[in-house]
Amino acid sequence: MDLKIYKDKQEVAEQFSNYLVDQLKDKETFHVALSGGSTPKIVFDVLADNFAGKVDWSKVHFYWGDERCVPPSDDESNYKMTVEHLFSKIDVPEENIHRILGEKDPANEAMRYANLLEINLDRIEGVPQFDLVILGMGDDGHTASIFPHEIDLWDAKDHCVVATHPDSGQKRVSINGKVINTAKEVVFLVTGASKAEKVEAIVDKTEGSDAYPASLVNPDSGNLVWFLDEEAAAKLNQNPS
Ligand SMILES: O=C(O)[C@H](O)[C@@H](O)[C@H](O)[C@H](O)COP(=O)(O)O
Repeated sequence: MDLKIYKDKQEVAEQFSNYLVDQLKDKETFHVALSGGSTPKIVFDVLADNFAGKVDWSKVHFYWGDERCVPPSDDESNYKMTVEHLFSKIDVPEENIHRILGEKDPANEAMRYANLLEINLDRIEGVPQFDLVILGMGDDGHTASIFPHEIDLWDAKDHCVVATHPDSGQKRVSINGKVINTAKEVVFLVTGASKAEKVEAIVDKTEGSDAYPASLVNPDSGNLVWFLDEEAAAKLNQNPS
């Protein structure tokens, strides 16, 4: 596990954007699973502002680790957020954008998306392999849309699952833990003081931390990198400040 700690959310977004663009340089195609959340939003802004014309976006295929079961025009849609902050500002072929259809029946859509991943990506022991999975972490320790009250979905036999938000009851389609841990690389983007307690529990492996789905992220053979801001890293033992 590699921990990278930066001053604030903006610096996390800038550093991660540079990191991503660097990785794209020597690749012919690159399959990335995006995340919703507030930090990716800034990452998309930075990518659009700094790298719109500087990257061959046609070699990048975009997927999502999770999506809310709402139409693509809904403000809750992760796809909509990405269109507004990134796709509308870069030159990426429509056929490279593989969205989860939040407007469809969740169970059918989870099956369709799992099938699409199985067809489009290389597979390791049958599990689709992303080049990179970008994850956020909720204040409750959830990641993608695997929440603590449904932690069993992590090991679900289907590569995509239907999850339910614990408070709103909103349905979501999410990749499962096997797909996350089969990726060549997994990056957490976690910022803000409200995350500090869970970050400390997970990184320092404190007792009971295995109840948080984010603690189960442990790529089989790939890299795991945490991009944190100082607030999110404030309680870490490793953190000198
Ligand atoms: O669609 C979602 O809700 C996300 O994929 C979710 O897992 C998110 O990444 C975290 O809730 C962190 O969100 P923030 O970046 O806003 O803290």
